[in-house]
Amino acid sequence: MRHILIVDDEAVIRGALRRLLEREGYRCAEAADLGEARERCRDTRFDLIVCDLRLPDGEGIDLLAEAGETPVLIMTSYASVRSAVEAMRLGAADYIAKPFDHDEMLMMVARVLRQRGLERENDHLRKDLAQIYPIEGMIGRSPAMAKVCATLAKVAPTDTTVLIRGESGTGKELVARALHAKSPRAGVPLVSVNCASIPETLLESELFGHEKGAFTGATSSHRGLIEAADGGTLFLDEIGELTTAAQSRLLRVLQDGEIRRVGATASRTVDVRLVAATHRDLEQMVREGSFREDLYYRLEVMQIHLPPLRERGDDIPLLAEFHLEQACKRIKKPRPAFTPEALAALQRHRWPGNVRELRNAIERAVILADDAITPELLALHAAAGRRDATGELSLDDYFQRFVIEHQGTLTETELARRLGISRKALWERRARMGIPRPRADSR
Ligand SMILES: Nc1ncnc2c1ncn2[C@@H]1O[C@H](COP(=O)(O)OP(=O)(O)OP(=O)(O)O)[C@@H](O)[C@H]1O
Repeated sequence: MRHILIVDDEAVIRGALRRLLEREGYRCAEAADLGEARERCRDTRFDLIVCDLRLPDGEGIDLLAEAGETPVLIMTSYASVRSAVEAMRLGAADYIAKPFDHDEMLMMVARVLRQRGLERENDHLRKDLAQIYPIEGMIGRSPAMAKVCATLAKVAPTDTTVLIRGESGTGKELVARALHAKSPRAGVPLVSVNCASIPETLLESELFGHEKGAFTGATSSHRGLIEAADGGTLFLDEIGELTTAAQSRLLRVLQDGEIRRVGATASRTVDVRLVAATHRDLEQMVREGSFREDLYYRLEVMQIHLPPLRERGDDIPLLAEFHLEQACKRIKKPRPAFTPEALAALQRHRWPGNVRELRNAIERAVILADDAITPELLALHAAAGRRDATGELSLDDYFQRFVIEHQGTLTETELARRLGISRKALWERRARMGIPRPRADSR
């Protein structure tokens, strides 16, 4: 029961207010002046103090210090509304002019109590969230994710090169952003480059820049992305896709802090912290000779492994709730609930596209849902990857999986390019395999 202290020197007003509030289910205590009020505050923690502005031994606002976190509602006569406004500036929760009618007083009391309750709840939530999820937007309490967070917290403030490994959609970019955000370089931009999205022929000049006349079409000199990250962090996603020539240039940047633009004779100094990511087996690439061993050794010193979602068990419902809330905010829809069957389906699914697949499935379901998210709306069966007897995905399965995972976020041209086929071939294979295309308006 909410406990309210009424402070007024007029016994009639105190009594009337007490009866009014008690009828509404509040518990009340009374004080006739500041001295008595202070005494009561020492013994009891009230939920609200309703206090007259003018009291025989001082002003109601003098009680604010003793009140601490307890909200104070000031009562005042019309003549002194200005002082009441001043009282609010000093920290009173609100004021009400005397004489007030009963409904007005009850509404005001309820509003102040509700507001203070919400503030406390938010404070607790913020504290809880900061304790549970030390990295903003990164959800997960499984032991594997706790390890990721612990490593992240330790390496973020340093300049060490970090290699983030994990399947597609496990959150590698999210970790790269967190590494930057929690580093002393946070004030300088993070330059994020997906090496797989730049055609091989342009890769070197895009990353390292070029001088005028370095190649046909180089009509002016051009600063590369690495120079653009000077003083900040460079995130190279899909580092396994770098050409051997680009790998050599990158090694030089890491070893000597020097960059040479394509076609330049002299080097420039740059200060970048490298965060790289890959889902490829770099060790195998080193053995095959497609990835430089010396570059590999520079990268592997500090690694963060992101586990696939299917190995994070208990994180799935947490992530589902988080992305449900985010999707509703984005789409501006009231939050539907998961049916128990939908939650079970989420737990059972293999998640070949990891958190990205989960996020997309939920967003799609939110768009379609009325008041509940059912397994049908999640449509998870379509994305399940089948494996052959050796546990490897067949090429067709890989194709299907890749298209389903990425078609919501990539353009058709980009999708075809990442698969290494023409748009026409993409269209034909999709039709042959019966993979539905997302509607243009759900992109
Ligand atoms: N732990 C997490 N908590 C909340 N959201 C997450 C988490 N991990 C990933 N996500 C979300 O999943 C999506 C994919 O994450 P991200 O782009 O970081 O993956 P990735 O591993 O870099 O993928 P790719 O290898 O395909 O580039 C993003 O929307 C991201 O916000």
